[in-house]
Amino acid sequence: MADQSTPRASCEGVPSQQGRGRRPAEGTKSAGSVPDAPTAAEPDRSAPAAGISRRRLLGTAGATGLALGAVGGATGYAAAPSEKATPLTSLGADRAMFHGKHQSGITDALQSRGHVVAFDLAPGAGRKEAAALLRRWSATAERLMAGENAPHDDTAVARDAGPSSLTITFGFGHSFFSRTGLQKQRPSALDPLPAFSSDRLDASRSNGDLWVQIGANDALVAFHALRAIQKDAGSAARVRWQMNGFNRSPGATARPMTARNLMGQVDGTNNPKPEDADFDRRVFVPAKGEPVWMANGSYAVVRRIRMLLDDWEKLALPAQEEVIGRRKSTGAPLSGGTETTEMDLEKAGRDGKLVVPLNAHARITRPDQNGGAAMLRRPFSYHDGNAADGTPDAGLLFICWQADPLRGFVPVQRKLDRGDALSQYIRHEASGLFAVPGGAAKGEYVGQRLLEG
Ligand SMILES: C=CC1=C(C)c2cc3[nH]c(cc4nc(cc5[nH]c(cc1n2)c(C)c5CCC(=O)O)C(CCC(=O)O)=C4C)c(C)c3C=C
Ligand SMILES: [Fe+2]
Repeated sequence: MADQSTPRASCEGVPSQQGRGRRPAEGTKSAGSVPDAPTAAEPDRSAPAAGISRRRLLGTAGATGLALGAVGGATGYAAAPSEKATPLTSLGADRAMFHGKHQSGITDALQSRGHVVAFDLAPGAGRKEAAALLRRWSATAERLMAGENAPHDDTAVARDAGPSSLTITFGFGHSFFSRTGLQKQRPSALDPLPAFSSDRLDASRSNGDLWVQIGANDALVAFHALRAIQKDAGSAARVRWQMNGFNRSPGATARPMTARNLMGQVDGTNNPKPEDADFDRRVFVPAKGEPVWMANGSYAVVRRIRMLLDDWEKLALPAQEEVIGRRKSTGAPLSGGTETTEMDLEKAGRDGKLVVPLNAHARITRPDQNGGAAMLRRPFSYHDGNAADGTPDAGLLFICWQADPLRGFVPVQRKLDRGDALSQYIRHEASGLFAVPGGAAKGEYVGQRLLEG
C-alpha cells in the first residue's frame, strides 16, 4: 500500500491521480503572493468577507505565526507590514484537484480525518432539485479543495488553514434513481448487495439517495467542508446518516509506512497499485463503459464494521497473527520475509501444519482465491465512545472501490462470510453501495451527464 504517513505521501509515491495530478496550492505559501494581507495596523478579526479567498487570508495566518514566534506576544498580529509570512507546512499546502478524469478521494493517500455522510432527497424534490444540489456541491468542493472559502456564508472554521489534501467525493445510491425518474439510467452494478449471514445491519445507517465522502489532513478543514456540504443541501435533501473516521496523521512515523487499524494490524499492504497493469480495469469503469454517465467512475462499497476489541485484545499475539496470516509487528506474511514478500500459501511448519492457516483473512481475500476479484480498500477507523454494555463502539469504516461490485467486494465478502478467522472479532453493522461518477470537466458539475443527459 502506498505511504500513508507523511504529507509528502499526498503528492508523491502514492496512487497517482490518473491525469488529475496533485500539486501544492497556488499562492498559499507566503505573504509575497498575498500583497494585501492585513497588517498590525489593520488586524483582520472578522470572518472572511464574501469574495475574499481563504488563500488570500493564508498570508495573514503565516504572518500571525511569525509575530507570535518572534515576540511571544499575546495579540497574534503581524509584527510589521514588511515582514514575510511563514510558509504553510507542506501538510496544509497539499492540494487535491477537483477537476479531472476521476473524482478525488479514490486513489489519494489516506487522510487523517474523514466524514462519510448519506442524504435522502426531501419529499417533493426530484431531478431538477438534485441537479441544482450537485451544482452547488461541486462549486463548494472546487473552492474548498483549493483552500478558498465556501461560496456562501463561510463559517471561518478552516480559516488560516490550507487545502490540507481535502477531497470531497459524490455518489448516487440505488434509491436516487426512482426518486428522480431516472430508473433507466440506473446501472445494474447498483443492484442491492446480497445479504450475508454475518450481517447485523442497521437500515437507518445504511444506503441513502446521495453519498458524500470527505477526507482531509486537518480535522477543522474536514469539518468545515462537512458543514458547507450539509448547508448546501438546504431544503433539497436531508442527512440520513453520518459517520466520522480517522487515520494516522501524516508525519507521525519516522518513515512512510502502511496504515494500522484499531486491531493494531498493518492494513492495506496488498492493495492494488496504480502501476499494476490491471489497476484501472479493476477500480474504474472504462471511458467507453456503461452506462455512459459512469465513464471513468467507480463503485464504492461502504461497510461500518465494528471491531469486538475486548475479545480481540484477549487473544495472544500468535493467535492474532494466525487470524490474519501476517505478523502484527511488520505486516510480513507468516510464511516469512518482509511486508511486501509474496505469501507462500503452501509452506508448512515442523508440525506439518500450514503456517498461514486455511481460514486466515489475508489468505482467503486474495484475488487468486476469488476468481481474480479485487478492490481498492481506502478505509477510515472510527470510535464513537462506548456501547451500553461498556464495549468500545469502534472499528473500521471499510470503503472499497471497484469497477464492478460483483467482481470486487461481493465474491470476497461471500468467501469471508463462509469462514474467515476474523469474523468472530468483527460485526458488519451498516452497509451502502454508491455509484460514483467520473470527475467533472472544467465548467461541469459532478453527475451532470446523468442529470442533464
Ligand atoms: C470483503 C472485503 C473485505 C473486508 C470486509 C475486510 C475487512 C477487514 N480486513 C481487515 C484487516 C486486513 N485485511 C487485510 C487484507 C485484505 N482484506 C481484504 C478484503 C476485506 N477485508 C483484501 C482484498 C485484502 C488483501 C488480500 C491480498 O490480496 O493479499 C489485511 C492484510 C494486509 C493487507 O493486505 O492489507 C488486514 C490486516 C479488518 C480488520 C477488517 C474488518 C474490520
Ligand atoms: Fe481485510
